[in-house]
Amino acid sequence: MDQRQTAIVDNPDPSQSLGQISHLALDIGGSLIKVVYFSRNRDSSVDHKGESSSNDNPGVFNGNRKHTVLKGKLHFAKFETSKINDCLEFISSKKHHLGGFQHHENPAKDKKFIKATGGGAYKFAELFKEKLGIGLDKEDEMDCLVAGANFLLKAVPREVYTYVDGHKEFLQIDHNDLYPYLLVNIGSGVSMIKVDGDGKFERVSGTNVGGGTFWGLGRLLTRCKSFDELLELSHRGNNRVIDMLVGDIYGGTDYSKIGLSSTTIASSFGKAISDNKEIDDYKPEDVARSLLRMISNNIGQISYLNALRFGLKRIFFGGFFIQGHPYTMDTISVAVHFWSKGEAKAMFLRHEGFLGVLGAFMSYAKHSLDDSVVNQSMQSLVNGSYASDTNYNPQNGDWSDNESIPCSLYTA
Ligand SMILES: Nc1ncnc2c1ncn2[C@@H]1O[C@H](COP(=O)(O)OP(=O)(O)O)[C@@H](O)[C@H]1O
Ligand SMILES: CC(C)(COP(=O)(O)O)[C@@H](O)C(=O)NCCC(=O)O
Repeated sequence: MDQRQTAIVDNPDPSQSLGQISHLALDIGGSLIKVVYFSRNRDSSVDHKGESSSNDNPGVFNGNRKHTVLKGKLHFAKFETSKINDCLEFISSKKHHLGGFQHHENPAKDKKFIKATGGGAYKFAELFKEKLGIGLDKEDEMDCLVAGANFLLKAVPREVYTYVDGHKEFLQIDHNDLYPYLLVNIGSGVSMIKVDGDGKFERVSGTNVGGGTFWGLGRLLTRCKSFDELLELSHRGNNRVIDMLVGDIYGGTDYSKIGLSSTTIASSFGKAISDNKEIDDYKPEDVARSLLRMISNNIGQISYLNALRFGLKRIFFGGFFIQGHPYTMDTISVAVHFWSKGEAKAMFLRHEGFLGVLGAFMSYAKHSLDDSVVNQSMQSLVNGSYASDTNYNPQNGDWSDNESIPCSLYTA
């Protein structure tokens, strides 16, 4: 059975075409709530008698257990954490429309629980119970980030890319040569995790100067109303208006003895010391540009230093701060390249912001109500295909907002 054939064409109004939602997971972070849910194709249930293995789904079936294959799609959504009510409404609408998140065949097993990770799984647990009557089954944030990253790296084609000189270059990851690597998740704050295998990791560092800092400071300094507006501003700005460059200090020349060119930033925002200007005298786009550069550069440098600490050559960057934004990725890539003298590589993930929630979703397989078999959702997604998904544009490797992944879940 080729999983490619299971993909359905997305409908612009998903509520009109979704089959029953059987699993939904949340990652409630400091800035954003990420949602992943599985919708089953209307006529998708296939029962299999257990066999030791099958060519199509190697390692999926074992013993004499009977498994049900649920074919469908994974859908992604995000909400601002400050607008959690929108998220509650969204979940409520799905619950209402699709009859709740029940066990697909045995409603008696339904415990009305959703897998959830991130700090908000603790902070908002009561709210979910009160407003939706749903409990949050908490999964550790770091466990989920690593599980989500490993899943994407191993199972999803065209997931990883480098960003060099304005171009994305997609990389094929060799599953046998994946570990160890450094995972840098740039959310509100930044976590740096050394990953040695499935479930084998250590959070080695972090920094409080992250995506929340960029958005928070940027909002105060530019008065812009949305994160996207701030990014758009930074796109148009010129950081040299505010940043103090080596050339500004050295009379226009390089400081070549220590490897610094005249255009290297010597001091972010340093020109503001002597310009005798107030914040309103600077263009918001220039401020946004300097800020983005300062924070991206700093994260790139700390990441490299941690990679150096543990002799890691590969650094994967995730988190919604990146947003596939060219200037952010370019700054991080250049910082890693510069500090490592070309030894280490910055790599990015297409599903950058969904690592944690994918990990939470996969934990249904680990200890789910319906005894799904560990890794089977992952295995099925290994066999999943993007080829027939209309949202995917293979020309540039981008996804539309409405992206979904064709997949199958295996439940016992
Ligand atoms: N629409 C948005 N609203 C707010 N922040 C956004 C948005 N899109 C991207 N971001 C950036 O992403 C960061 C949050 O990333 P995320 O990985 O979701 O972390 P968290 O789990 O802490 O919410 C924000 O701090 C901000 O820098
Ligand atoms: C506390 C967090 C793990 C929460 O995750 P987030 O919501 O930012 O994705 C993260 O913000 C973080 O790692 N902050 C950096 C803290 C530090 O190491 O200094």
